[in-house]
Amino acid sequence: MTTSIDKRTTLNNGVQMPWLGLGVFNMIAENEVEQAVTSAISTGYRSIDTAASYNNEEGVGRAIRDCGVPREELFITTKVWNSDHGYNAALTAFEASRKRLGLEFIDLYLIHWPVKGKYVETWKALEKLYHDGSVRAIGVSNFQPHHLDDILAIANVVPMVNQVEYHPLLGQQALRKFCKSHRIQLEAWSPLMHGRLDEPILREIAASYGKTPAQVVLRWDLQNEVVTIPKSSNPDRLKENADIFDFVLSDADMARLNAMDCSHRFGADPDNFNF
Ligand SMILES: NC(=O)C1=CN([C@@H]2O[C@H](COP(=O)(O)OP(=O)(O)OC[C@H]3O[C@@H](n4cnc5c(N)ncnc54)[C@H](OP(=O)(O)O)[C@@H]3O)[C@@H](O)[C@H]2O)C=CC1
Ligand SMILES: O=C(O)C(=O)[C@@H](O)[C@H](O)C(=O)CO
Repeated sequence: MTTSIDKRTTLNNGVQMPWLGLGVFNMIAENEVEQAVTSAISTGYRSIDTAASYNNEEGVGRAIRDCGVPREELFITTKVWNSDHGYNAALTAFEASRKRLGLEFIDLYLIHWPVKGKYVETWKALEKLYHDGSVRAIGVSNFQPHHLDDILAIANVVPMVNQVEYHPLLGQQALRKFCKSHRIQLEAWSPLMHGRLDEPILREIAASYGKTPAQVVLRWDLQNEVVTIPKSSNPDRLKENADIFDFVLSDADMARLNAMDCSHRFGADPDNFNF
């Protein structure tokens, strides 16, 4: 059964991915991830974004096995970490993630960061997983256009998704245009700027719709055709973050939000990271 918040985008291979998902980075307290995923799914979320490096794939797996929603309705993303690049290492890392999650297949498998000199070979491993049917879609994360060019030069499969830092202070105009031209779906990480939502413009726009700043930012993602995966361990905020399908930001408000872009990153720069 689909839920009213389970609106989906169609990826370049025809797979449908929810526009809204739950991010589970930093959910490492005992039972935290199980409780958040259970609460999210009962609220209507169908997409969960984890990663090998989040050290919580087992908890995600337990929650989705116990949630009572058929597996085929759920969309589970995980990622190959930086120390597991390379063809064989990535295949081994995938099997470890699949085992920890306790799943037969993963919906979306991403290269977490473009580790210099390694990501092209790793992409070949993801293509094998895709051709084998172990994953329904493959993609990348934190890739700039020049990293994507390297992949596209050798790819048999064009990445379906690029998950990057994206919020009103980091509008990623050039990358959005690039991804759109290659039919690569952009996905926003840290969409809520880690909860730093106390901006006068956000408060003002939110008040005019009877919504919260978080809801305005997440709605802005959707209207810019960017998949979004806010993190919350709080059941009330999980509901709040999902309540974004019943209003539409005007063109003028979209323009005001777009104009907040000042290329500000809260996270690491994909061209200069060291982990
Ligand atoms: N591919 C990559 O390299 C990266 C991917 N990610 C993915 O993106 C997801 C989201 O990004 P993340 O960095 O976690 O940060 P977010 O931008 O989603 O912000 C999460 C923070 O905002 C708070 N919050 C949630 N909802 C609200 C609300 N309605 N009002 C006020 N505060 C709120 C949360 O607190 P509380 O839990 O208490 O509600 C938490 O402190 C991650 O969980 C992960 O899945 C993140 C970083 C990098
Ligand atoms: O959350 C993620 O997905 C990330 O890649 C980063 O937060 C990264 O793991 C990090 O913070 C390393 O210090």
